[in-house]
Amino acid sequence: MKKVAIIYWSKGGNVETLANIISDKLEESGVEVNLKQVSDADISDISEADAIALGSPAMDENKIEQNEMEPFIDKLQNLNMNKKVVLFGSYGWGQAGFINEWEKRMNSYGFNVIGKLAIGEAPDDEQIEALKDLSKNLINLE
Ligand SMILES: Cc1cc2nc3c(=O)[nH]c(=O)nc-3n(C[C@H](O)[C@H](O)[C@H](O)COP(=O)(O)O)c2cc1C
Repeated sequence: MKKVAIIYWSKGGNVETLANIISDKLEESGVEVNLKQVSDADISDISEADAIALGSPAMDENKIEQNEMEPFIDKLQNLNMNKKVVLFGSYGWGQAGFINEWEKRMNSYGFNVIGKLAIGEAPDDEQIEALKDLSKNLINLE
């Protein structure tokens, strides 16, 4: 069975909603999901997974969350894990730029970012479908 780790940071619940949508979609497709807040996660969650999804809001002047998500992502440097990654996030007044920066960074760490989606606050129906499509790409389902 394929295993996907979904690691996220969320305070207000918007990113958590996105994480749960991805988790539900993968589970209904028969994938083993390891869903964790980043404060409970460590590198083994990443190394044990076949593919990963990472989620953060835009915080601190349009960056990924800086106190917990940033140090976790920093630890992924130099691991050279060529795993498929989906990035997802939510922003308030900024734009989706933080996720483009995050994508460049993950690719420079050797990961293979196959999709990303940043949503203004909470998702609408169309964005929920787009997120489900991204999730399927993580495990190559039809
Ligand atoms: C302390 C704080 C800082 C924030 N900084 C930004 C920011 O720099 N740019 C932005 O677009 N949104 C910013 N936001 C808005 C959040 O990205 C947005 O509300 C997001 O949906 C929060 O995700 P969550 O509900 O999962 O915590 C900030 C929100 C908070 C509470």
